Amino acid sequence: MILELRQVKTNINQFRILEDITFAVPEGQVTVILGRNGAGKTTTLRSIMGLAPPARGQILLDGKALEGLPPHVIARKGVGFVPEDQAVFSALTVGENLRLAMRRRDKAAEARLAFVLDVFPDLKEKLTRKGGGLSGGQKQMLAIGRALVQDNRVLLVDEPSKGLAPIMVEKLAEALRLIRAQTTVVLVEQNFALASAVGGRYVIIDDGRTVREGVLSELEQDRELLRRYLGISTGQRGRAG
Ligand SMILES: Nc1ncnc2c1ncn2[C@@H]1O[C@H](COP(=O)(O)OP(=O)(O)OP(=O)(O)O)[C@@H](O)[C@H]1O
Repeated sequence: MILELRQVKTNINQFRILEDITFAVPEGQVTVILGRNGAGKTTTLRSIMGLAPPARGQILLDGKALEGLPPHVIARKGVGFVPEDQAVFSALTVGENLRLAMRRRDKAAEARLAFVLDVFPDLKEKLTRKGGGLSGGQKQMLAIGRALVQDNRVLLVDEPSKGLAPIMVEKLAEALRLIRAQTTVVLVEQNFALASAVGGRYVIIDDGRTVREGVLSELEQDRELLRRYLGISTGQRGRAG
């Protein structure tokens, strides 16, 4: 397991947000975190990244403790975080955004940049366009692309499909299928169609606790679980909630 969370508890402003988050992430797959609004999915990613440091519990990358380290150190260890807000530099071009994300300018980094442009042809077409002029979906691609050129071992991606047109969600799914072969991905995603198109394993979070963990293809059969924790009723495979 490349990443493991054991009984993680996290408080924000005196409130206990995460009660007991425990799950393991196998290398080279997409692990999807599912759960209702407010369940604690974003806080889980922020806890891994050190942005919402856990009060108790363990977070292990390759068996070594991450908890207690500051975010920039966790980032340097190869954990990338793509938050929901599609943060890119508006005044810089797509190409500048990507190059700025490189930690080193070597052959390996150039190869990763080439990979990003293969994965996201939309970005390749718009290399000289300003970040601010991109659509929401393209900004999301650029934010993921920036994390990919950094040579991360684990990529934490928070609800990339939110607010995107179906065509962009399809493109994102295609890209994530290519990315997972190179980088382990932990994906928060309420769009079950996208989750099941790319995911290998799932973790369900409810009320700050992990309630289930397993193989995503099996989850589709478990209508009761889908209904109870994700609000998806029988036959419906669209957006949860
Ligand atoms: N800064 C904060 N202060 C107080 N409560 C917070 C803060 N941030 C998050 N929370 C609360 O923590 C809980 C979990 O939030 P979190 O964003 O992790 O949920 P989520 O599963 O990602 O939901 P969503 O899908 O709505 O983003 C929510 O009830 C939220 O209101």
